[in-house]
This record gives sequence, structure tokens and C-alpha cells, in this order.
Amino acid sequence: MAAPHIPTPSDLPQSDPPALVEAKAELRRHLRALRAAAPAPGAAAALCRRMGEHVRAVLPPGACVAAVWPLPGEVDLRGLCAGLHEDGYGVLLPETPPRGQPLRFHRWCPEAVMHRGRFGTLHPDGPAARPDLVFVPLLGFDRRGFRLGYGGGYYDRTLAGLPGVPAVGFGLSAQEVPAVPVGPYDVPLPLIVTEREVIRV
Ligand SMILES: Nc1nc2c(c(=O)[nH]1)N(C=O)[C@@H](CNc1ccc(C(=O)N[C@@H](CCC(=O)O)C(=O)O)cc1)CN2
Ligand SMILES: Nc1ncnc2c1ncn2[C@@H]1O[C@H](COP(=O)(O)OP(=O)(O)OP(=O)(O)O)[C@@H](O)[C@H]1O
Repeated sequence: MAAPHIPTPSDLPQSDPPALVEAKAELRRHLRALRAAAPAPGAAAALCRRMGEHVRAVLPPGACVAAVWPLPGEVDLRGLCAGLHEDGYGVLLPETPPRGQPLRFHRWCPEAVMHRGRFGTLHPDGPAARPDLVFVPLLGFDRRGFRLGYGGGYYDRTLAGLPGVPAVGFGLSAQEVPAVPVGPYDVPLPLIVTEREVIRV
């Protein structure tokens, strides 16, 4: 059997084709509107609980988990971050670099000084660190593990630079769609946690 073809930067276009960019933008608008409706009571707390259970099942204390500091409208992971920190896990949060670069992760603790970054994000002061697991925020997702974010391509680029590091998508079940439109850089997530289930692809 022929070896699978792994695309390299030299044979991939620099961005998605225009029709795909438009299809993703349209779905983002739809998902943002959907998200603006109040989520089911308890759904965010249930999602955070499942995410914490997943970390504790697959990683020993001392390991580093990359989460995100909430942007408006997103599930708030700050309680999860505090709980993991309390249990001895390293908690990392992303610094958002200029578009085209991968995210840089910094260690967070409850006393951390937070800096304002691009697109309204906040990240902790302090040294950069390598995660042992990356939680990936989802605006939308499908059962094949494909995801849609805010369109920066940040996570696709970041995960491409962290081979072997488990990536776990997270979102509310209301964010599931039949099929996310995908391009050459979109790599499916092996695992997605929602408030209802853990989807293994
Ligand atoms: N909480 C959180 N942090 C995160 C992400 C995320 O999805 N959620 N990211 C995931 O990659 C990175 C930041 N990526 C982003 C990329 C683009 C935009 C953006 O274009 N924002 C628009 C408008 C947003 C809106 O319509 O509300 C803007 O600020 O103009 C925001 C974040 C890293 N940190
Ligand atoms: N590894 C990569 N190398 C080069 N270009 C990439 C890479 N990953 C994604 N891109 C390009 O970045 C652009 C944005 O990607 P996409 O629309 O998939 O973002 P997203 O996954 O929704 O955003 P995010 O990852 O920031 O949440 C697309 O044009 C895509 O082709």
C-alpha cells in the first residue's frame, strides 16, 4: 500500500479557497446567532465537570493542560482551571500572536497577572510552556471531529506544531452541526467533550 500523502507547506495553498472561506463564514454567523440564545441550565457546569474528569483520567497531577480564558459568549472555564490548579496540574493559557503564527502557552495560577492580547483575549504573564493536552474551543463541530473556530486558523497551526500532544475539543451539544465544511488544513479532532458525552472519532 502506498504511504499516505502528508501535505507539506510547499504543496498546499496559503489559505482556503474563496468558496470554502464563505461557507465557513456563513456557518460561523449561524453558530454565533445560535449561541446567543441562553444555553440549557447547568450545561456549562456539566461540560466543565466532564472536561475535568477527562483530564484526571488521562493525566497525572503535574502534567500541563492548555485551556482558554473566556471570550464573551463562550463557556467559562475559569472554575475548571482553578480546580485543576488546586489538584496540582499545570494550567496553561494561550497568548494570541499575529495571524499566521501558532499560539504560545503560558502558565496560569490564581495570582497570575493577566495581559490584554489580540481580539480581546487575556493571557498570563510568565514563561512559555509546552502542554501535555490541549483543550480546543469549538464554535461548531461535527461527528467526524471537524471543528470551526473564529477563523484565525490558530488551533490548526498550533496543533500542527505539537505532534503527539492529545487535542480535546470542547463545546455544548447545541453547537453540533451535520458537517463542518473543511479545507486542506483542517485536521479532525480525535475526541470532543460536550456536556452530554465524550465523542470518540
Ligand atoms: N477563549 C478563547 N480564547 C482563544 C481562542 C478562542 O477561541 N477562545 N482562540 C481560538 O483560536 C485564540 C484566539 N483567536 C481568535 C481569533 C479571531 C478572533 C476574532 O476574529 N474576533 C473578532 C470578532 C469576534 C466576534 O464577532 O465576536 C474580532 O475581535 O474582531 C477572536 C479570537 C486563542 N484564544
Ligand atoms: N497549518 C496551517 N498552515 C497554513 N495555513 C493554515 C493552517 N491551518 C489553517 N490555515 C489557514 O488559516 C485560515 C483560517 O482557518 P480556519 O477557517 O479553519 O480557522 P478556524 O479553525 O475556524 O480558527 P481557529 O483555529 O483560530 O479557532 C484558512 O485559510 C486555513 O486554510
